[in-house]
Amino acid sequence: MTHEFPRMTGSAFAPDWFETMAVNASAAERRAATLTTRRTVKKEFQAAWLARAITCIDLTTLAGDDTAGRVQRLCAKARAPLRGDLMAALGLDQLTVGAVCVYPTMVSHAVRALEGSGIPVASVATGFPAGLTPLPLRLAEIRYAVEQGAAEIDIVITRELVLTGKWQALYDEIRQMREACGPAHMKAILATGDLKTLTNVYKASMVAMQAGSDFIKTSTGKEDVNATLPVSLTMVRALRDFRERTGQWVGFKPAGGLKTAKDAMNWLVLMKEEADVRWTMPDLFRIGASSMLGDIERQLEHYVTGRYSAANRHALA
Ligand SMILES: O=C[C@H](O)COP(=O)(O)O
Repeated sequence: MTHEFPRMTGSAFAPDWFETMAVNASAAERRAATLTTRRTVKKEFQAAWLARAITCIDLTTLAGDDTAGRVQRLCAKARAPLRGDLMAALGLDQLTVGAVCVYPTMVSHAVRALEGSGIPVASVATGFPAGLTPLPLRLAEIRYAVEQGAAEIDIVITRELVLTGKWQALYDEIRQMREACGPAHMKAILATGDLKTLTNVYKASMVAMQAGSDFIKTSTGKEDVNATLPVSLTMVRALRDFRERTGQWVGFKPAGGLKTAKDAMNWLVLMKEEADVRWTMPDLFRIGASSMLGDIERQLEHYVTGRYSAANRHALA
């Protein structure tokens, strides 16, 4: 399927938008800590926010032992992420996840399994997760995934270009990846756990947006440190700054290690408080997660019935 919302165009390379930026790491940590302690979403609205979180999940499997069967089961869950009785009790008649995210050779299985559902298939590409295959191969991999039917491509950036401050080269590389995506939307994974400083995270975010990324994404899920709130706060500030300069709404995708309903709420609060409520909708916000849906379902069951069910009653997603 293709998206009805437009692709971002980015801007010319403009190093003056980020060169002098220095992020104060302890201030970012303090601000991130207040987001999780101040209750900004009232209890009675939490079920609605958790249902919103489901619509923002990029339901993911990125494992070496993925099979067509596993992808088909994941797609069945993507079409019906909540049990029928919970849906009815919550007054919902339709609910699906934001996308299903798989490796390129799994795209065709996911496309077939999701036919008619309107759920886009996202694929990681460009030598995920390290991104250290030659550029022509990385571009060919993007084109392959798009030909297979991926509507969204999650690319990884070359960390060395950030660590050595080669911002123009980073811009040029991401621009080429954007062209290779054709009509597919592009999410740029910064792999923030590899970037050493929040200042680098801010600069890489800005370059990725200038190069025309539709989303910026924190992590592959394979770095030692994946999505954290201070990193996300830094990226969200960059999103806001980019929007002020260009009028473009670039999306945000935290990913890696996010497993609980509490994580979902923390990130939704971050988007609402630091950005805009518009940045809590699936066209601008996704949560990349292979194992969060089960906990959200558990929490919603508790909301509806007052009890927790055993984890073995829930799908492993
Ligand atoms: O892009 C999504 C990530 O790979 C998911 O990471 P996770 O398996 O830690 O949820």
